Amino acid sequence: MGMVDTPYSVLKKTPARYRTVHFQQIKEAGGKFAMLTCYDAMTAAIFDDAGMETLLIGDSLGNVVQGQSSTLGVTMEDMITFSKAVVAGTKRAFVLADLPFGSYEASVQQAVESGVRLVKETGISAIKIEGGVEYAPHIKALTAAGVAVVAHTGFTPQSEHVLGGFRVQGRQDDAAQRMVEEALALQEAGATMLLMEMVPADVAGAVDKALTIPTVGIGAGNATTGQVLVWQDAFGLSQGRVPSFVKQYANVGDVLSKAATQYREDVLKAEFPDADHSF
Ligand SMILES: Nc1nc(=O)c2c([nH]1)NC[C@@H]1CN(c3ccc(C(=O)N[C@@H](CCC(=O)O)C(=O)O)cc3)CN21
Ligand SMILES: CC(C)C(=O)C(=O)O
Ligand SMILES: [Mg+2]
Repeated sequence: MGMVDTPYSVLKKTPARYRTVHFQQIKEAGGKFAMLTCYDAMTAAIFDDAGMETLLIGDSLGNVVQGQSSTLGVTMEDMITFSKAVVAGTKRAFVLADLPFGSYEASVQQAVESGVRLVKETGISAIKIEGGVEYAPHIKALTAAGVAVVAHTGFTPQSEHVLGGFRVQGRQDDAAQRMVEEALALQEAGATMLLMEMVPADVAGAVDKALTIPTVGIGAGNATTGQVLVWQDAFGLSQGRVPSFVKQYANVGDVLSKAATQYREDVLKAEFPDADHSF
C-alpha cells in the first residue's frame, strides 16, 4: 500500500527503523522529514506505511481525543496508554511522545523519572518537553540517563496562562538572536531535535541554520528540517476552527459522516445486513 522510498528522501536507503542518527544525516544532507501526531495503532500503521519518518503522541490528545479545551489535564497514564498503542502500530517510524503538564517542571529528578517511565513503559524512542533554557539541566540529565529529548520552544501551549493565549512568539526586534541563543543552549544540553511552534519563518530559519541538530516546525515556515501537524486538523477530522498554519489535505470527517449516514439508512430500511452479510 505505502510509498516509502520517495525520490525526495536524501537517505540512500530507507532504514528498518528511524533513529536520531538518520535525522542528523537528513539535516547534514540538506533534506527534509515529516512528522504527524498519532494516538492509536490503526492510524499509526497507515502513517507508517505511508513513509512518515516520525510520529508524535502529542499531549494535543487532550484536545483531539479527549475533547478538552486544553492540554493541561493530560496525565502520564494517558500518555502511556496512547503511546503504547502507537508503538504497536509502527514498524519504521521514529516515535516520540510529549511529557505532559506537571510531569517534569518541579525538578530535574521529576523530569528524569517521568521521561524514563514513559520510555520504559511504552517503547517510544524519545520524549518532548516544552520550555526554554531553564530546562537545559533537565535535558542534560535525561540525556545522561539514556532518554533522547526533543526540546519544544516558541509557543508552548502548556504555558498558555503565562503567555496570555495562543500567540506567535518571537516577534520582537531581537527575537532571532534570542531564539538562536536559547536553541544553542538546548542543543548544548543534549537535545536531539528542536521543535518550534508559531515562530516567524525567518526566525525559525535562523535557528535551523545556527544549529547542527535538526529542527521541526509547526507554524514556523518552511526553513526547518522537519514539519509537524496534528493529523485531525490537516486531514479534516477536527470540528470547528483549526489553527491558520494548517493546510487541509483531506476531509476524513466528510468520509466518516457519509459512511455513518449510509449505514444508518441501510439499518433503518432493513437493507443491512443482506444475504451476503448473514450466516
Ligand atoms: N487540534 C490541535 N491542533 C494543534 O495544532 C494543537 C493542539 N490541538 N493542541 C496543542 C497545541 C495547541 N496549538 C495551538 C492551538 C491554537 C492555536 C491558535 O488558535 N492559533 C490561531 C491564533 C494565532 C495568533 O493569534 O497569532 C491561528 O490562527 O493560528 C495555535 C496552536 C497547537 N497544538
Ligand atoms: C503540536 C505538537 C507539536 C504537539 O506538541 C502536540 O501535538 O501536542
Ligand atoms: Mg504538545
